[in-house]
Amino acid sequence: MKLAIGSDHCGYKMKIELNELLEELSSEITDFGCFSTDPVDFPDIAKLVCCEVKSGRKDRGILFCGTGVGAAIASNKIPGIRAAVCHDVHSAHQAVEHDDVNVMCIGAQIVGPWLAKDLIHAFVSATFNTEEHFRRRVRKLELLEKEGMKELGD
Ligand SMILES: O=C(CO)[C@H](O)[C@H](O)[C@H](O)COP(=O)(O)O
Repeated sequence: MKLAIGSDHCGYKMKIELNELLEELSSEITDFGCFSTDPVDFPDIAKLVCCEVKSGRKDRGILFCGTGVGAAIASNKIPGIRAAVCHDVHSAHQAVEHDDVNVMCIGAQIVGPWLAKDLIHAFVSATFNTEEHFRRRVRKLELLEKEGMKELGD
């Protein structure tokens, strides 16, 4: 699996700590920053990672920030990206299986490295379940992306 990874300053140390596992699980991996604990803004990194996934150059993305929340909010602004904060193993694989999540966000201030490793394993190993009801729901997510506000008159 081709992976795009990134972090802000709060997620930097965890990303580096998990580098060996990420390299092992990935056929091709690119780190889109940051590259130190100097403060950066998570939307800038999320944009780089998500553009790589959206373009198809990478299969999935993994982002680390303090809580995972900011990275997920930023990622979900990008059409074609379905991002989720995953802090339990069940969500990490079901997010892919049922919701075709393509970017997982981990909060380095919330989970430890051992759980983070399990989350990454679960996320990377999972595949989308193509049963019709799951595909229908993902199509509806895509519709929301395109037309979500129209019925509200915006
Ligand atoms: O979790 C985050 C956003 O959801 C960030 O990684 C930071 O933890 C948070 O925004 C705090 O930022 P600071 O620049 O370290 O004060």
